[in-house]
Amino acid sequence: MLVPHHPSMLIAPQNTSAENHDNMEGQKQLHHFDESLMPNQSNIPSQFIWPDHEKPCLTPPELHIPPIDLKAFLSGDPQAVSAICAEANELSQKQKAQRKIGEHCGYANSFIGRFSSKLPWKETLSFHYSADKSSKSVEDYFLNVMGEDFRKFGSVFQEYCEAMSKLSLGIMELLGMTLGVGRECFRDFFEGNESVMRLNYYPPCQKPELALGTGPHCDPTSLTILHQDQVEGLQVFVDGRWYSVAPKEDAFVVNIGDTFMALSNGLFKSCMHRAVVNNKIVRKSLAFFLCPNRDKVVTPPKDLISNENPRTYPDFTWPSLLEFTQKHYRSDTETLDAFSRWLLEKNN
Ligand SMILES: C=C1C[C@]23C[C@H]1CC[C@H]2[C@]1(C)CCC[C@@](C)(C(=O)O)[C@H]1[C@@H]3C(=O)O
Ligand SMILES: O=C(O)CCC(=O)C(=O)O
Ligand SMILES: [Fe+2]
Repeated sequence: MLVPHHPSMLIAPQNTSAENHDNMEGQKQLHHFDESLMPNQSNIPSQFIWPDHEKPCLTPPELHIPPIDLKAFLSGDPQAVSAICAEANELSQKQKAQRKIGEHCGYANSFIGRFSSKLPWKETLSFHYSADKSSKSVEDYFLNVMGEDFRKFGSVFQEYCEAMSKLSLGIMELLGMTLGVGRECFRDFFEGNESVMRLNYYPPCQKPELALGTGPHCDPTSLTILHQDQVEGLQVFVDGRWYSVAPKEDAFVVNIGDTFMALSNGLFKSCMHRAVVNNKIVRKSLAFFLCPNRDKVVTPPKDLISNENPRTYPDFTWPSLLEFTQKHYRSDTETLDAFSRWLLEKNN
């Protein structure tokens, strides 16, 4: 199901770059934050409380999105994959995959040590997927990092990511046809994708009206295929207001990210969204982030550039945008504009 893009989603920045910069911690050591204490606290630590203008509305209207049946592309079963998520919840196991400063893969909780305020109320596990047929990067990651006990987990996620990659390429064919640049144009661009898979785990929060599971942002990646479990939480910003995107058991939410917005020369808009939490039940989501491989230069097809629609963003590679989001700028709703300025300053 495609979340429709509306130009109005590109709205006034939530963070000025100065505020964003303040929000990024320096190269401090990671402080372990014992999330097991969290659900029992009546108040929550101040670092998790968001400013008034970003506090969530917990009862927004639902956005009715027309589901698009893409059964022919699906081969993995997200329900089985989502059920396995609960197994990986032992603290000791998490520490094996502890995410290191500056890296975007591994296990992260609360993001203490990475950001100084507006901490997301979640734990995440992120890992690479390589579409290179000779690679089983996901299986290898779990076996090498998490050990033999996670062999099954790794093979299920390897299969899931392969299905997501295949689905993504099918969607890229649809997008190429929609923009009139042909079925192969974007499909070829993402054929050898080097993507990111992320498991989001949102513990119950005693003050859900003050916190956010994931703050307002546009994904800096190209395309996101999101599977929500049956707990509401995803919200999207459309025509000046927030709407909930209700979970649908047999469907994914698919949204455009910043990199594809640049690739389409701004004709498709990356979608502003966030995830709210609740005070009763754990919420989980699986996000597959499609990314071009490191050698691809993100530059729009010539047919998408005209006097009426001149170049919107400079050429860049995904690794440079990824580094920007990991070391210099916390992804928000202005990431691509801030990145463009950063690139121009760096090159002048
Ligand atoms: C490349 C990525 C960076 C983030 C994970 C993927 C795509 C989405 C990005 C993110 C979720 C956007 C909101 C802020 C963020 C810090 C988060 O809440 O996790 C972002 C991820 C990240 O930088 O780790
Ligand atoms: O958990 C969700 O519903 C959304 C998470 C998200 O936006 C992300 O991980 O980029
Ligand atoms: Fe997102």
